[in-house]
Amino acid sequence: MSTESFLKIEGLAKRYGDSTVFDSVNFEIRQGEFVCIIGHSGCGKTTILNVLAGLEQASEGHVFMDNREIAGPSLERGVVFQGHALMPWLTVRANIAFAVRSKWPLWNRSQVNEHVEKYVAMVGLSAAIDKKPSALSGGMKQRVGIARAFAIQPRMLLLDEPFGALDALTRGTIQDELLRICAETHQTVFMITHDVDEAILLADRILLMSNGPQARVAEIVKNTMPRDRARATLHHDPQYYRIRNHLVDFLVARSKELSHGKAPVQPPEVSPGLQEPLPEPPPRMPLHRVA
Ligand SMILES: Nc1ncnc2c1ncn2[C@@H]1O[C@H](COP(=O)(O)OP(=O)(O)OP(=O)(O)O)[C@@H](O)[C@H]1O
Repeated sequence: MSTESFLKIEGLAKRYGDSTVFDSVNFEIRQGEFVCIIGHSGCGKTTILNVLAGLEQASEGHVFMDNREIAGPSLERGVVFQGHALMPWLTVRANIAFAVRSKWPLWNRSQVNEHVEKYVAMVGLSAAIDKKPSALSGGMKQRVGIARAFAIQPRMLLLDEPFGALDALTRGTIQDELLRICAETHQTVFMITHDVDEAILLADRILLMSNGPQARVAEIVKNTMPRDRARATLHHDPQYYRIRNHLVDFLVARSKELSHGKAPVQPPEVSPGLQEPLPEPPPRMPLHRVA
């Protein structure tokens, strides 16, 4: 992962009339980094993602990708929504081919096909490639959405709670797949989630948003656990509980205390996983009568 910032978000704000959903949102994402954002419902996470995608305008502030300001949607950024947004009248192959042809309009049919098949195989759906979305389960549709986003080889992948509607088992399998694909492709990812365990498994850094009105990115939590972590063994690492407690404490108490613009404008970066555990209390000494 590079140490240079690839995506830079400066002073982002969104207002509707007199009400300010968020303001002074500042953060950066490095190339190859996986960043999750967590915060209570309504603080503005989807709005921020839509601004990064170029689908929505902020009231204030700027977003730069590689030092160029983002002004509208682009195939440089792939988006996966919770509702997978597939075209129901097209097969899996045709859904993905549509996106591939938009990115490489000069490719011939066999080039497109070969590329589509590679990405469908990557998410384990080769057997369903000629089926329509109506014949697929929710988890399979979400995989098609992921394959489609990866197939255009975006420089930045934006995921809006992509696993929110899935059962725990399917969710776990697709999380593992995403982890593997990101490790292979060094994809830069910005993902919204409500699930602290998902954030700890996937993210290199976790952005914590305070509540609205005037929500902000209040703090950035560094995930100091080894990057080759796996879902099945995550909880054996003592760092996991320290990070998890930190995230839950923020969501339960601090996110509310920091609403109304009380969060710092420049979020501090913290590493709760490396915090020394509190020392053991001294053993209780038996009481002796002095005199
Ligand atoms: N047209 C509008 N007029 C007024 N307020 C709006 C409008 N559109 C969105 N909002 C407000 O903007 C806020 C941010 O919405 P957004 O969907 O970005 O939040 P979120 O953090 O992604 O929420 P969730 O976790 O529930 O998806 C919400 O509080 C919503 O009420």
